Amino acid sequence: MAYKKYLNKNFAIFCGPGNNGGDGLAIARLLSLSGHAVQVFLLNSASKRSSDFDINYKCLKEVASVIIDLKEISLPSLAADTIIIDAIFGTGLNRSLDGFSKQLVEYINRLNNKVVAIDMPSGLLTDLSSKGLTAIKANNTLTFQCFKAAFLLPENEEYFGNVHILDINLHPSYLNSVETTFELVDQQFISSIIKLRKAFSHKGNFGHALIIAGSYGKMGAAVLSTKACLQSGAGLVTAHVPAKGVEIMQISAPEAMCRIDTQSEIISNIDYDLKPYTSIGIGPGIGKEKMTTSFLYQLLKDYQKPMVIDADALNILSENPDWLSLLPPGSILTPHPKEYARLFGNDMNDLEKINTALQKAHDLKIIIILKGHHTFIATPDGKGYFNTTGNAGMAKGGSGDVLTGIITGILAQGYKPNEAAILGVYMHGAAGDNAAAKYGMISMTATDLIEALKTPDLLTK
Ligand SMILES: NC(=O)C1=CN([C@@H]2O[C@H](COP(=O)(O)OP(=O)(O)OC[C@H]3O[C@@H](n4cnc5c(N)ncnc54)[C@H](OP(=O)(O)O)[C@@H]3O)[C@@H](O)[C@H]2O)[C@@H](O)CC1
Ligand SMILES: Nc1ncnc2c1ncn2[C@@H]1O[C@H](COP(=O)(O)OP(=O)(O)O)[C@@H](O)[C@H]1O
Ligand SMILES: [K+]
Repeated sequence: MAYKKYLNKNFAIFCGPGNNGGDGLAIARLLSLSGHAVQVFLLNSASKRSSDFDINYKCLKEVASVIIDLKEISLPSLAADTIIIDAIFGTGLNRSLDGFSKQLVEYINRLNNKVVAIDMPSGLLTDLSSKGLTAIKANNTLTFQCFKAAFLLPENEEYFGNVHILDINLHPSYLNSVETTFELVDQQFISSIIKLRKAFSHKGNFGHALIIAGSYGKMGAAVLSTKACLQSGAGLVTAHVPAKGVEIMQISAPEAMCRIDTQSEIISNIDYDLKPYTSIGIGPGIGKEKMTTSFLYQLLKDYQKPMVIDADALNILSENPDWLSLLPPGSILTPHPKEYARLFGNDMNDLEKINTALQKAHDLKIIIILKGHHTFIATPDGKGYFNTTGNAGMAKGGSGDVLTGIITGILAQGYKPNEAAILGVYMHGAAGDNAAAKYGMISMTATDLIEALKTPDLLTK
């Protein structure tokens, strides 16, 4: 286990007056009993102490430990190899730190000692944004029972370090009774939505996806999304591309059929029946030429089934926000942070972004995928899902095009839009993790993501 390296060290345990402090006192007792040198520092111990704190304080007193009441003037000096345990505040913190507690946290952050936070780094708020606040910068956080949403937000990255979830045996009926807006998408969750391919099935059972993508100089985006779509289980895939892009597409993805635009370099028009297609993905590499923009408007007006909207299709939407109301219900938007800002506004902290996505998903009856580390999926029914797969090796051009192809391919097979979004994001990240394991995060490319989709246990490990 990662924290085995902390055995046989000296510990300085900082405890607040609540239950988090109580946890710190219990840790102090256990470490003392196992022969470690432990110093305990109490903060505000004269104020309202929780009963957990009192019980653990009494137990600790029976074990030989140094317990020091911290006063505002005396911040302790610690040996460089002492491990600091932060049990000052946990989930009960309901406002930003000030006064001595803020000073103490700033002091700990200035030290070079390793810090282990208990449940939450002190100062981090559970349900509110912590942007710009003072909080412990931990190397490791040992959190109880489940991930806290605060650990999934980019703006909190510098605080929690490596997060370890400790099972404290909370009763399943209690856990089930806790209402939560957010779900974590892990392998177990995915296994509840994945459909097995029946032995007697044929290609007609897995739908026909249409990818509308590419322009002169950006055929790569079209190829990446089409190839990813082919590897997401769809029965048939057609790519609608500008005339000049047909050869590129046919050579790169011979399994896909092509529809050829009347324009040579851009997408401008669809003059065939869209009924045979069971899903449409539009946007990668299409640019924002006038004809392409008008075409998107027409498509939004005419087409009634859910679509996957990405890249330039999103940028066109952000320049014509009235068109958002034309999106067919169940459509899936896949913005990266910049595209999201263009669509729904800048200057939001991470929680505001998430809440706005949930609100817009509800109002427009669509799914919004906020891409990033722990991609967030906002659904029309008010629930939000954080993905657990993926890595920084995916932070490269083309990764998003692959995601569009995957989700379009899954949607084509008859999955509900919510499921297609969740499953697609998970698969994409899982492929990213496989690619990173094979090629490393630095050198892996979007093409390697597609290659890595071809892993038998992609969705079961
Ligand atoms: N199932 C569970 O939940 C389990 C929970 N467990 C543990 O309990 C922890 C939660 O404990 P908790 O509720 O006692 O709150 P905690 O984080 O110790 O802090 C509360 C104290 O902080 C104070 N305070 C608040 N803001 C402040 C400020 N800015 N500056 C100064 N003070 C401030 C607040 O004072 P007040 O707001 O009342 O003035 C109160 O005194 C949780 O993280 C985990 O470790 C596990 O042991 C078992 C399972
Ligand atoms: N640090 C990261 N951790 C996990 N996934 C990431 C990370 N960085 C990027 N990704 C994923 O890679 C994809 C990048 O998409 P995007 O920026 O649209 O790429 P492009 O437009 O170049 O195709 C997203 O799905 C995103 O979630
Ligand atoms: K803490």
